[in-house]
Amino acid sequence: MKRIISTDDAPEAVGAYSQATTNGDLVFTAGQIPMTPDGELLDDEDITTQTRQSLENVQGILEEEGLTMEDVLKATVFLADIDDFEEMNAAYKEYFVDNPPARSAVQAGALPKGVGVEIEVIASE
Ligand SMILES: C=C(N)C(=O)O
Repeated sequence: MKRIISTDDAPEAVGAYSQATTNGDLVFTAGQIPMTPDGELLDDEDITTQTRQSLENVQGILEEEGLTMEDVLKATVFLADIDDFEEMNAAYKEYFVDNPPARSAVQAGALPKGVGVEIEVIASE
């Protein structure tokens, strides 16, 4: 059965989607953009800052379900510009130190709100 996950520790959806969903086993987060939980968009910040905020949002959602970043099975990173890969990767590693999840990283043509990075994950206890 699908259940909607909602938390104040990540920004509200900027469109017609939920912050995350679960079937009671797997947790699927929406793509998290660099927006603070109180709605400040960090689109003008560098990719390090944008990546950290996106992952802070992921972390906030997971914590709502009693999960941690160690429970992430798969991550997908969307970059507006693949030339930002190394900078994104360095910040990303701060959040996934040991046994990182599987990951795909791709360049998207453009991202919502003009941000440089968007990150979604699938996690399970
Ligand atoms: C920001 C998003 N995750 C969206 O628009 O789907």
